[in-house]
Amino acid sequence: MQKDEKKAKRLSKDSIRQIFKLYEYIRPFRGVFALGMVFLILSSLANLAFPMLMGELILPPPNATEGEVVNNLLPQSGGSINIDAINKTALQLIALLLAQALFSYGRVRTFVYVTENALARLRQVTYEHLIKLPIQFFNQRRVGELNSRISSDITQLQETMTTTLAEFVRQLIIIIGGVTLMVITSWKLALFTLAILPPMVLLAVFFGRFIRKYSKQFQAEVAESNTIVEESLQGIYNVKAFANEFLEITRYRKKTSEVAQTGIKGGSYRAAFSSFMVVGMFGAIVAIIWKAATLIEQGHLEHGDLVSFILLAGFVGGSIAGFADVYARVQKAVGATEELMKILDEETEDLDYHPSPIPGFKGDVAFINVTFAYPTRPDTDVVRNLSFTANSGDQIALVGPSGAGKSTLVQLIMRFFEPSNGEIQFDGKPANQYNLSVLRNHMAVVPQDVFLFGGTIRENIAYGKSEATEEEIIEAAKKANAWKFISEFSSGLETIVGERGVQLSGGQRQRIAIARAVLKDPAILILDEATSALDSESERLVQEALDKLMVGRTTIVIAHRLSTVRSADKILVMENGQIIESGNHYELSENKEGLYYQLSSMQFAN
Ligand SMILES: Nc1ncnc2c1ncn2[C@@H]1O[C@H](COP(=O)(O)OP(=O)(O)OP(=O)(O)O)[C@@H](O)[C@H]1O
Repeated sequence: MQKDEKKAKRLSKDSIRQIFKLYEYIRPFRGVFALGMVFLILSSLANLAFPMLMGELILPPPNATEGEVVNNLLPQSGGSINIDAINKTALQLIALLLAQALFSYGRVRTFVYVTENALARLRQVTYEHLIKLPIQFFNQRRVGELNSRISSDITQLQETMTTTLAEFVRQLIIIIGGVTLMVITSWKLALFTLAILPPMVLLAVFFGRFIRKYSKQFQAEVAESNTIVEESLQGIYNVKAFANEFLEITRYRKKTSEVAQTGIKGGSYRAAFSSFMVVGMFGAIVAIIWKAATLIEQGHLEHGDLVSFILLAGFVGGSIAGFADVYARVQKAVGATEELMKILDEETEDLDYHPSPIPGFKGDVAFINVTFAYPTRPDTDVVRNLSFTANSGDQIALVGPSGAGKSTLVQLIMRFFEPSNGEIQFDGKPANQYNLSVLRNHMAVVPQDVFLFGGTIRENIAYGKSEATEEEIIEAAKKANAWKFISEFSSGLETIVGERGVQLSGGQRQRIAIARAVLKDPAILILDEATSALDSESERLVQEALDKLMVGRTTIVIAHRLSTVRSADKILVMENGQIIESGNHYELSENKEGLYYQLSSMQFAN
């Protein structure tokens, strides 16, 4: 029991901490937010004045003449109606409604203003944070899931901040203010009413918690089903090539049915809850009226007050019923906030917004006894005690069987990961003494699977240097042997490449990636040669462009082609995360027992 209490306390403390973190985003607009709160409080108070005035309008106090004993009863029982009082009350009510309309307008306007601004900032901060996270983070998460964090979780907060929060405060004011007015009107009846209300509040809280569990599960399942759509559409070529449409359909069907089941279960609990509240509420009103009737009969309560009291009790009861719903929604928002905050709590890479190039950076690379295991598989060393040097201008070819660790080594050079042991140096200085953005700005990668963004050819080439001029872009395209095909397109540089570059051939995509690298003019060039065969003309154009690009830079090539390997200054033959042979093509070919000899006679044989 004690343990449970402790847990509940910690949970709520945590939730409050999360909400306070969100407040950071509202803070710049706190003036407007405070104004909104004032509007909200005023409109809630106006709401409370309504039943009081209505009571007076329906049953006005009788016209009292001097000396007459006023017994505030219905007109039939002796009193006469004070028409002036009625008119006055009616006018007050109209003024009250107008004021309330004004306050509500002000509240919605100000809250929407604050929310939209705060959420835009939250979206920006989340995305900025996300994109700066290390590769390791993305290896463990799916893109669809992250996407839904930014879209659905933030939308959830939007609803909370614009409507739920306002309702929460309004209901709170109505409950507190209403109860106070009830006590003032008739403390006996109020006491009786309060004996009925607290159990209902407790039940509401209990139910709210229970429903929260389902909301969380529901959200998680919706995110999973979105992931299926996103991944299968992104990988549509694979889906079709493997004729797996029906497999995906089944997967999606299963997931969405689960979502529906969870939704229905959660919905039925909510329905049961609402029904329960309705019975509780009307039951309470019947009990209160019964009690009031007895109080009137005993002369402790007047008719006019009864109307106000019943209306107040109705308002308070309604607010309590709605409170649980609001509570569940607040909990849902807290869930969404927790997920977002988890991302914001992840440590980002040390990046620089305006990295200034290191003057005279040569691009010497050295690995000194480097050992590395992926954080997801800490027990398996993928690179083991590996050392080599590549001096400025060297062409280093990495060869070795699949899984030997070639890509991993390249990722270590890019500092996507840090070695578990040993040191990587650039220009004789430990890698971690450089700012990551600065260092990566001196490198360029031409990957095996070229990724192009959905925009124009110009945008894709300029990705290597965003401030490049038209001349520079054309020059780079020419050096990459890409200008000819680009200028043959009717829209030239403005040609749209289609999502992920689908409207271009493999060889064309590669040459655009080369143009990008040319524009970046890196000291260190990393090439992952395409394994997929290009036709010989395309291959020649790509190779020629690469040969030109490599001149004067430290080049590390994951080599699949004989021509690259032959011309390399140094070949590192890798196996099981180690360099087992190194030397140039002729030196290594001498060793007829060696892995290189075997590989080159098999793999590189024409
Ligand atoms: N993100 C990762 N997390 C955990 N292990 C990984 C990860 N990437 C690769 N590995 C493992 O590291 C080892 C080396 O992989 P790597 O991709 O570096 O080999 P490679 O020589 O480039 O192979 P290939 O020629 O097939 O591309 C493999 O056993 C692989 O399963």
